[in-house]
Amino acid sequence: MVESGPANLQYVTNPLLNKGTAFSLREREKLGLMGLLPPHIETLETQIDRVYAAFEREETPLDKHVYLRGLQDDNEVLFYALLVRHLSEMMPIIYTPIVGDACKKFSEIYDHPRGLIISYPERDRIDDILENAILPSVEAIVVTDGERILGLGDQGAGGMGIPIGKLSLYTAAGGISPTVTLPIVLDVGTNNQERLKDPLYIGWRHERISGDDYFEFVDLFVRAVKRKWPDVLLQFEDFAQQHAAPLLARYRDQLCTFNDDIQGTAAVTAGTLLAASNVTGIPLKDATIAFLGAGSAGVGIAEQLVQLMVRQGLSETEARARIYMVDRNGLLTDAMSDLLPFQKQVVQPLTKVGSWSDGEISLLDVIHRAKPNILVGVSGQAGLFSEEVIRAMAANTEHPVVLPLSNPTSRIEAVPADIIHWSDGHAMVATGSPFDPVVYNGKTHHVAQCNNSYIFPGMGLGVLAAGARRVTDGMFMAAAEALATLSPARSDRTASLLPDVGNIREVSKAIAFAVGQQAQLDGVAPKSTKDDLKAAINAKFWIPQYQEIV
Ligand SMILES: NC(=O)c1ccc[n+]([C@@H]2O[C@H](COP(=O)([O-])OP(=O)(O)OC[C@H]3O[C@@H](n4cnc5c(N)ncnc54)[C@H](O)[C@@H]3O)[C@@H](O)[C@H]2O)c1
Ligand SMILES: O=C(O)C[C@H](O)C(=O)O
Ligand SMILES: [Mg+2]
Repeated sequence: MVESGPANLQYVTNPLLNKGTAFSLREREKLGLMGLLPPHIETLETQIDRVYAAFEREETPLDKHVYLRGLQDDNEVLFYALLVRHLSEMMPIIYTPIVGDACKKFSEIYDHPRGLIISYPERDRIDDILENAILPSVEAIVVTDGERILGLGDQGAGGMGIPIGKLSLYTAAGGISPTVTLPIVLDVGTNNQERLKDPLYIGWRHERISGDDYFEFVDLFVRAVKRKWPDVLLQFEDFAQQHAAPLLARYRDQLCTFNDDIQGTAAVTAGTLLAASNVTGIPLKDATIAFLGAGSAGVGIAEQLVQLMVRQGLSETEARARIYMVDRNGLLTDAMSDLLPFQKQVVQPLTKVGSWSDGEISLLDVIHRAKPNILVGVSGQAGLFSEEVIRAMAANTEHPVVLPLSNPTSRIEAVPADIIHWSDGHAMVATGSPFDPVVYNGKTHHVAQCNNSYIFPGMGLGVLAAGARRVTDGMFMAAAEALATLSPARSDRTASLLPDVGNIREVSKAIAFAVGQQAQLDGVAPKSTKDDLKAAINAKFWIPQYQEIV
């Protein structure tokens, strides 16, 4: 991020130092900036007005994304000040869904280095590469290997858009200073032929490495990270399902790490469903839940719901009996021989469900026979919550709760307007990507964005402020429960199940507090009083404003 040249230049080329027209006269004189900047000295407020007008002039959402990313690479305080001021409007641009387009077109729109790209051929030099991260210290890393970018599949090195977007929310929503956040791509090749054929593709032009070579490479990376930043928080993001769960199992006791698609998604969904059960009056232990998609997200959510039902009094067996996971080959049963290890706990006994169909048991079979009142979509496939599925569900329950969580918008299982129409206005809906409210029969239904963005910024803040050494399941449960208590929905089924995105900074602080307390209870963070924990969170919470440099 710092460019070479005379020392004074860094103040206008390093986005962590640059203040542009807001450098004071004294700073301009001391830092050697006279003449480099126009004479009129501006406030951050005036600068925000200018960049907001420029943002508005950009025509397409991707153009707006490119503009904001450019601003981020130019002046981070200004970027975050703008973002915080217009969070609801800009979150969909820097994050889901538009970040999906940005990943697909990453090579085309590539402009500036940000973060680290660690390519497989450079595997013997990872320590040197980490030294090149030009940040005073690194406290939070988001890493991807680009293989399962949202529901868009393998984007190779273009997956870098995701760690950048996630870390932008660490700062804008979680108050973590951009001076300590580092996005990383592990570039192990790509099997995306379009990318490989693209003369502009920025990644390693090679098919993905796999098997032992893959796991050894990730191991080299994690060991290097532990050497360089032993206390860092390492978030794994958008890994394919054959890697996500094994990597989490391997590293969760070695360093402070979590997998956002498994654990963050589970917590936001558990929080949303706890909020929904306050409205429906049906406690989770009495719910029946069907999933479409038994991958990282689906099974992660299912396992957290099992834990929640057990807390509400069920045995684990009773809880598991209430969960139906439908994947490509139909309902997961104990007779299936090709399941991945992490899927084997979320099966139904064939003795119970075998008579439901002559062949594979479809989602519709499950809806007819199990009569779920909750339906979760994490398949990455558009349109699979058909009218027939939603009508069948609504026929069996007065209070259908439908969560089509696949991202980006193009991959959603059904759009909220359709679900609300097909259920005659009865369904409560929350989606992974943002949606406008739906008006049906004169009533406005607000659609919560059930996205792990409600969890990971607060998790990060809580971990760093509390000094946690590990991330426990209990901390995700605490995050889910804290989120549910902030839900604006009480008895009104048309209210949003989650707080407004515009309030996400306060949500993150509340989650950080719950997470920090739980970390202490779980023995992974030093004990402190509640007041001290609150004070630590507030002290950690970075506000985008200029500091006097001289
Ligand atoms: N809202 C959120 O916060 C959030 C969080 C994580 C993931 N997601 C979304 O969920 C989706 C899945 O993510 P993941 O990490 O679980 O991916 P994954 O690849 O691990 O799992 C997807 C699963 O869906 C299954 N599937 C594919 N086609 C299917 C079909 N026709 N019928 C039934 N199942 C089918 C696959 O076999 C796979 O098991 C993605 O679109 C992702 O964007 C959303
Ligand atoms: O990135 C998101 O919007 C949520 C989630 O992590 C996903 O992979 O879809
Ligand atoms: Mg993800």
